[in-house]
Amino acid sequence: MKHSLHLYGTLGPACASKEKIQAMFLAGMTGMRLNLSHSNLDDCEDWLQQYHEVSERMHIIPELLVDLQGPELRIGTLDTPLSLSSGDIVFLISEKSFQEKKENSDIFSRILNGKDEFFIIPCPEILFSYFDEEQEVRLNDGKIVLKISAPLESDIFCAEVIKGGELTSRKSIAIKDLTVPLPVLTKTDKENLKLLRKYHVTGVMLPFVRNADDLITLRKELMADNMDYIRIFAKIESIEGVEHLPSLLPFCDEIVIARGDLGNAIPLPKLPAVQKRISTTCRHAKKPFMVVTQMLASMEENPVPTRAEVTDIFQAVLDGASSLMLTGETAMGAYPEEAMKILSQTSEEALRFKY
Ligand SMILES: Nc1ncnc2c1ncn2[C@@H]1O[C@H](COP(=O)(O)OP(=O)(O)O)[C@@H](O)[C@H]1O
Ligand SMILES: C=C(OP(=O)(O)O)C(=O)O
Repeated sequence: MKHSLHLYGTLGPACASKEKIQAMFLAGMTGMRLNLSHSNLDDCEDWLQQYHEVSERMHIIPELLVDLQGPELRIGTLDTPLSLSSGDIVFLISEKSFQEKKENSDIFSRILNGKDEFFIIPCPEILFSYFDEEQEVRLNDGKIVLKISAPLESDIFCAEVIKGGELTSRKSIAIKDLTVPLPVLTKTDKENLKLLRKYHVTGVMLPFVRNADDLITLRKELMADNMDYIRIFAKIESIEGVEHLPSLLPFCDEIVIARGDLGNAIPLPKLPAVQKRISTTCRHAKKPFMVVTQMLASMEENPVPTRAEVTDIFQAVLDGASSLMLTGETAMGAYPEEAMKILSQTSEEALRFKY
């Protein structure tokens, strides 16, 4: 009996060339994911054309997954990356009034007490009804943490950096322990869904799935355009998603254990147990599942993985994962081909050990 795995890379600036895509296919990649939180399908026409050209030349029928925006909040576009350090002052401004207010230094000087360095982050408007003093705000899957210190105006809040880091455009933003109610699909998601056939998309990933209705809404949208052949991947990345897992299984083709945001929703030491529990539920229900995020995070900067990373890949395969996916390692890392090679070789070893 042949056991095989689906191995995905994320398409991004670091691997968007014919040579890199070919090298990743040769390394064992079976498909790619495009994260539509960073660009639209039409913006990536050239990348996708290259992807399909390479796969055709290599006689590969490639999978192409798109990851929708869904009910996930992200910051807006920054002019330049921000280098945030503990103690820095940050102003969170509604995306709608960002252009107008960012130039008005009088607004900010009220709170700066002579300090002249501060940062401005454009945020989704809806968050301003939820922001409150003392709240913890997590950016980029919790890599950066802010604490809200004071409201300035209804659409401007001041915050202090608690945990610093480099912040670039369109990273995730979440308020600790607070769920903001959002529609399943954004307007942009609906526009992108209309283009799936044009770009030969084979699967759609829905972020932050909360209940079966979210999946039913997506399926109806696909069926309305005669695209019910497209596979639905349900990303589990919130406590609500974990709690509703059994009821989601009939309405999706594959479960995704999205450890980036899931690791934001629960204390990190509890993440491995939650991953194991989701894997077990899927295995018992014979539902394919994917493990994703930080599988080889150190390879964004280094050509060699850590021992812990290869062990994590190996364990995911032993647990029965049907798919593994790289994210930043291939989208923006320095070693996309090498990372795909390690993912493929380590998972092969795990399959050999298992069977
Ligand atoms: N389509 C894209 N266009 C530009 N940059 C991208 C794209 N996809 C990914 N990236 C970059 O690679 C990073 C890692 O990708 P991914 O894990 O999909 O994003 P995120 O963690 O923001 O959800 C992103 O934060 C972004 O900086
Ligand atoms: C893959 C994930 O989603 P995103 O890239 O949107 O953070 C994740 O949260 O693990």
